[in-house]
Amino acid sequence: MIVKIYYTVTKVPHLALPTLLKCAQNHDPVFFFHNPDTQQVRLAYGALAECTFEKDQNLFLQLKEWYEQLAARLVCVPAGEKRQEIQPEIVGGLGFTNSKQSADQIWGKLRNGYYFLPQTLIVQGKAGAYVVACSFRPIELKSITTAVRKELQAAALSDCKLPSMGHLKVSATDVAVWKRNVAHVVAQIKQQHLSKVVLARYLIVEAQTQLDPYVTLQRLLKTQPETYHLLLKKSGTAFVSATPERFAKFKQHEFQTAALAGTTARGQNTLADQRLGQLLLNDHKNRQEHRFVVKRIAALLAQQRLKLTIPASPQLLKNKQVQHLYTPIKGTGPYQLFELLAQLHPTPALGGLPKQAALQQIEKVEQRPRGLFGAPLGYLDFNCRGELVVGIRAAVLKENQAYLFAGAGIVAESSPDKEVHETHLKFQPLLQALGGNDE
Ligand SMILES: C=C(O[C@H]1C=CC=C(C(=O)O)[C@@H]1O)C(=O)O
Repeated sequence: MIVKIYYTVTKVPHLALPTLLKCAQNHDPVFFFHNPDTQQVRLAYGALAECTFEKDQNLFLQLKEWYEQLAARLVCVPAGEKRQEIQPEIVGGLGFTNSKQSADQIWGKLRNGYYFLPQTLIVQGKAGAYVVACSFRPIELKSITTAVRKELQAAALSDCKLPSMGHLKVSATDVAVWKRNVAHVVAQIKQQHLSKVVLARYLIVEAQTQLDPYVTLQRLLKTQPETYHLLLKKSGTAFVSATPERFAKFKQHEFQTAALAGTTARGQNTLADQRLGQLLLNDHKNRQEHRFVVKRIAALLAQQRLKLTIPASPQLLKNKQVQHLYTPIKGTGPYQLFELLAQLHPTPALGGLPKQAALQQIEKVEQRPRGLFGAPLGYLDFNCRGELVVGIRAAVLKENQAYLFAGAGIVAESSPDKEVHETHLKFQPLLQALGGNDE
């Protein structure tokens, strides 16, 4: 017998972001997603159903199977009040790669990714704030919504001040070893049929007290206003990201993605900043690194016979510490969502080119599994509308420890010193939000 899942949608008063985060604090699992362009925000908590990616099978296809089974079980209450815009969503993230080992020391149960159908989903945007409550028993929907309203009211009245930051001990994985790895990969690129490999570097941060993902996220909301803000927390492990990179935004007959690759610092003043931006736009190595990504994404979208809109040259996307080469890419027409996502991930902005050879290099050279670093995270409704971002400028927090991740695209012209500097800049958003100063 198929067990039905009932849901109801209720409008609630608009809330400040710190209030929403306060409301999430006593729940598990939790997902938070903020889009800086639309200012739309989602907070989801409590799992009615979970996808834990334990099978040794493509992660996107596992997600698709689970999603399709859920779709067949959803029933709107009251019947006939089905809103097209606001409805249940699945939320979470897929691992960078799949592994038979489903949990590890750093990532806990988030190792291969984790998606859930939330019992409570709050979506707040220009059209207002809504609670989507889900339950196996329609009779419970009213009490879930009432409990959410009460929690939101209590959170609005409580103190949302950020606590001061304690002392942090920051240890980098050996920089000399990482430089040797970059040099090794550059040599491989020159010798083999390999154009680009994105290598990640790690920092370990230790605090004297427990690190709070909600406080970290609130600081990121303040200090990185141009980026997405994301949290996925499950059983004491929290992934936090202030990523500038969209993986995909999609609806029926429209698929938007972007190439983000090629990086330089921000200048100390407007003139210096413009000069650095112009140098980046004209830099051969960075333009090549970027071109690989655009070409590969365009080829994959074209395979699905989508009609493409791609600007001829990249523009600059500026965050607080870095500026990037950025090309928005749009495809229109019918497409197979999960198949396309599976082909796209990881794009050469996080994996490399050719994909399989680059992934083999990454596995050989990097000592730790990437978990959710560089992985797609986001939400998806049951009309195939949703948005996924790439989990970069990110950290995983567990008790008083955090692991920070930063990667850089390595091509034949890369210099180890410059890549160390680039990853150093990419660590700063999370390092500062956690309260650390420098490496
Ligand atoms: C892998 C990361 O950045 C990617 C996104 C933008 C620019 C990149 C670059 O210039 O190498 C990377 O491809 C990271 O921030 O950890």
